[in-house]
Amino acid sequence: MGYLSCNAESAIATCDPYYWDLKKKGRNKPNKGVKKIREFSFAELVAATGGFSADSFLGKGSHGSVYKAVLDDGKLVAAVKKTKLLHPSTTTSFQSHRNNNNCTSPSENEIEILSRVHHPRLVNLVGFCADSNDTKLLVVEYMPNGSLYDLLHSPSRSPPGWIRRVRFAAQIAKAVQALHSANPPVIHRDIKSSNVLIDENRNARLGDFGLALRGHVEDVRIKCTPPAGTLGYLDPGYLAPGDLSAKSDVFSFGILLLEIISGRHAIDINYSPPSVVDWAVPLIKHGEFAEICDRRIGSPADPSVIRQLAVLAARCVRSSATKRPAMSEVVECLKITSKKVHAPPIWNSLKRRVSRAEDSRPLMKLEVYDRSEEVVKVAKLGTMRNRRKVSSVPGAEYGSEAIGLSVGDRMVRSKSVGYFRETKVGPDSSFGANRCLLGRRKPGVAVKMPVVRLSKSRSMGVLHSPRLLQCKSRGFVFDFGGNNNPHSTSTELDFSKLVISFDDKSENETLEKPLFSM
Ligand SMILES: Nc1ncnc2c1ncn2[C@@H]1O[C@H](COP(=O)(O)OP(=O)(O)OP(=O)(O)O)[C@@H](O)[C@H]1O
Repeated sequence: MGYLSCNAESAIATCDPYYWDLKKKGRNKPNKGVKKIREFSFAELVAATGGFSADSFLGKGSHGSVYKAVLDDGKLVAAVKKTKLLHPSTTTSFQSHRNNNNCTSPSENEIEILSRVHHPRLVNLVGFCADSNDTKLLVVEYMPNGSLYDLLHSPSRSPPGWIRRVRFAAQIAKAVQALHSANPPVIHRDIKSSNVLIDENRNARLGDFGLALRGHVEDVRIKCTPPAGTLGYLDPGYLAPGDLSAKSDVFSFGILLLEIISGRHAIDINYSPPSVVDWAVPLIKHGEFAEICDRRIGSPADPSVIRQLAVLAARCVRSSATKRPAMSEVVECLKITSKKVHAPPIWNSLKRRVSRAEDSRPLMKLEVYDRSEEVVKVAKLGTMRNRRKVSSVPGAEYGSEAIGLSVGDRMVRSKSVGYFRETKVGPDSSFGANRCLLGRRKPGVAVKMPVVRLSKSRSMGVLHSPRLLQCKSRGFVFDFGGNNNPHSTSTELDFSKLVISFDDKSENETLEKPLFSM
């Protein structure tokens, strides 16, 4: 790589032949997915980081420091990685061979790799600075929500729930798959939780390509690059350059998956054995899946979720590289797990959430609104302290405090919310838009009871209700997105359109995808 001594255009040409080809052909707009790599001046980056001030300091890694940079009059926020340049004269033989025979520093390597691959699950390259003397400045996308390592291990944060954990695992798997399926493939070699950063939409992105290698395993430069990685995540079979394959990344991903499941570090002397593999794999082999779950959150509601995750992780960390799955298979497995974790028995999920939020308080209230948005019914649904299912709570608890049910008003407790039917009675009950609000009761709300019946469903598939059913609690929004026909008395609402979002930002488990596919 010789881009440091070149002008911007030739730098891009060196870094990204595809982009250069497009330029030569006179196409101004490169294809979608090919991002133009910008060249920044040193002065520009000094100004954008307040002179690499302490205020803009984001963190320090083994290769240098990272700063937040505000560029383009505030339109672009990026992260600048500042690395001391390793001059060939001062480079040790290990360093000169660290990534490949031509690159002398991890940031050069990172530019070389990232200028060729772009993916929404990667921390992508924005640009670089070529005119600094002894430092290399790399400009990458800014990730405002820290790293997965922080999320999993910081005692001051509430640990992520299973939905988020599975989503992160699936996103990282996709990122690694994208690297492995590039042509030529990219092997990351440093997959670990501190290299997974969380973007503004709370999605996981894989970053830090300082050790990555691009090429086919039989390429000379890969064959001549000494093994590298992070202790605890490093494939034990990767002892010599010739041992490297994409399956080394699969091993590191397996360690990361075990870390995500258990919330413990890859190597932790507080456990016996300290290695997460030696600790978890025997438990997985004996089917003791609950034992490896992060104790702070317990097992997932659906036991098949932890079974699938654990078995997948155990397969990824097999000592024989050839027996490990390819990343494409890992992605497929995690897709299936994602669907399962998104569709737990709905009350179980609800119970866990509300019990966390409300703990020993009276749990929730059901409010039904009429077309004029007036509350026409408020029903208290009992407490979660005893962790009983809604179905098992005696009916008396509904009205004991919050409402007085009049004769003719019926509120039949359901064993699940899979089926929700409203029966229309009297002129007041032709609702235009009904909502169920699960939350704390507003004082002084006048309640008038329509007939609402919750009855047990055989499946979670269909919800009978008026046009729109939206359940809110402190922490929940259920939106079934039904039609809004005021003349319809019974509308089938599709659970495939059900979106549950949790207002609690610390948990932030907004389900972006439909819960159930029908
Ligand atoms: N794109 C980014 N956006 C926001 N913060 C970042 C970004 N890249 C890195 N950081 C922060 O800077 C810190 C240092 O990152 P860096 O990638 O240099 O090292 P690391 O991955 O923590 O360690 P190592 O270099 O040993 O792998 C990290 O803790 C991370 O929180």
